[in-house]
Amino acid sequence: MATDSWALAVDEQEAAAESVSPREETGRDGVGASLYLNNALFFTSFPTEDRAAQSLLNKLIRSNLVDTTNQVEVLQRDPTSPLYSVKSFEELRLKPQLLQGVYAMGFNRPSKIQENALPMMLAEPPQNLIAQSQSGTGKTAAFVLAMLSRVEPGNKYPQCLCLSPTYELALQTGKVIEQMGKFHPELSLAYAVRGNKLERGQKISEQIVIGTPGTVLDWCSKLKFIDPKKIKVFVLDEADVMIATQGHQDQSIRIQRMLPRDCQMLLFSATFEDSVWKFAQKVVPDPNIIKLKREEETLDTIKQYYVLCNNRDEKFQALCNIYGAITIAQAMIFCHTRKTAGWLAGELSKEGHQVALLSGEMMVEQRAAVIERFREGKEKVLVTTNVCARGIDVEQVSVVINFDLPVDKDGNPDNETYLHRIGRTGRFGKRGLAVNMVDSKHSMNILNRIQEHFNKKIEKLDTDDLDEIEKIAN
Ligand SMILES: Nc1ncnc2c1ncn2[C@@H]1O[C@H](COP(=O)(O)OP(=O)(O)OP(=O)(O)O)[C@@H](O)[C@H]1O
Repeated sequence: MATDSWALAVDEQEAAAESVSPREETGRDGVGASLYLNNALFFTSFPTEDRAAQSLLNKLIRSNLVDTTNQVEVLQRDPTSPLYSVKSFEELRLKPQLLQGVYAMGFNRPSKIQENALPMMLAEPPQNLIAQSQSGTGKTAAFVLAMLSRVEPGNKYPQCLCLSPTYELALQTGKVIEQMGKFHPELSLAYAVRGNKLERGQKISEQIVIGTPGTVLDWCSKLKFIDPKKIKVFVLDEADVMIATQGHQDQSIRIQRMLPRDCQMLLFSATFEDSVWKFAQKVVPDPNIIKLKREEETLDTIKQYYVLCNNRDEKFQALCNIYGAITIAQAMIFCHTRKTAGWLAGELSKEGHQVALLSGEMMVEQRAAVIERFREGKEKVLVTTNVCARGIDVEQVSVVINFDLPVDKDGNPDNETYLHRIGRTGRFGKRGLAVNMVDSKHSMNILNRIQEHFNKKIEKLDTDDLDEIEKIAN
């Protein structure tokens, strides 16, 4: 029976999601990681709008560097000192094992932000840095390289300290340290995260500590596992996510106050709103500043259509007609509610489509697994609610269907979400197709306002006319 096959598909998806195991590969090859945790902790459920969850999802599903044509903006603390930028990793005179680690990760040349940030971070005497660029542009790799360059493996105590907003994000960064430090067998890494219990009075011998602010603060002060006076590099990662969590800002500042004056302070953020900037100035004295603008999304390369319907069933029929007339490699379909998304996924599945459903109650790792399968082409249609997919880049999808138009909580058009759903950046300038389903006077009004906002015409499409649909594919 068709419903059974849908149920089966869901089971399969969930099984695939479950097979994503917590990242606890400790002590592989080089850097040994001391991680004393239980698996249950990994599968924490996030509120869907949580920035930390979004950030983690993007990290998990990203396979490549986000490249950009925008220029980096550099503000030097000492404007008279020469500004260095590098076009190759060799120019940085890294330790051979480290260079080997960089190349083993498949990095051929520094990313845009790394070109400027790396020489600054590796300069002598050490300089402080505040850097902002969108997620995926190579910030993590940059500060990991800086930490690994400065650490002295022979000294068996913590010398580099990195703060992350959550346990899961700390693990992700830890993985990068392990990979890049692979050819440094004498280096090791400790995770200062909840659940990682050490015996009182113990001192840590790992040279790099990565953790969340609360635990790191305890380890530095109350428990004295770390001597903060011996820290040479202090990294504050994902500052924007950090300050969104109650208490993290104060804890980070208290940790920073314990560090020696000549400790190098580095702060990274994907966004730079006022609050982040204020925080950054408190924790990073005399900083150099590097900013890389986000590539703007545009609707210029997108063909936009709308379809007039009377109700949900007609919208579904219109969708089937579109599928019947044109070949769609992969599509993303957005619904307003979880209920509609579930219903639609079921109906499409009955029609024989291979459907992936992103649902609000899924845990972040499960969501990542669903997106991963979709990206690999195992499913051809991804049905989701906006809350679920917010901030996730699945740029290669050429067809986007707004089964429901994006509205904010007051029912007004959500232009930003509309642009993010269907817009493309210069890099992915491929033509795309967006179809909006309109099922009431109210939604027609929303559509008109979106059209006015972007000053871009959204053409009407008659989905009962197969010839007309075929034309939109050309
Ligand atoms: N120079 C490089 N060449 C090729 N790939 C790179 C380079 N630097 C980083 N990468 C890869 O690009 C992806 C994004 O890098 P990274 O995680 O450092 O970015 P980020 O700005 O810290 O983003 P996020 O905060 O989301 O992690 C990763 O898969 C990383 O391995």
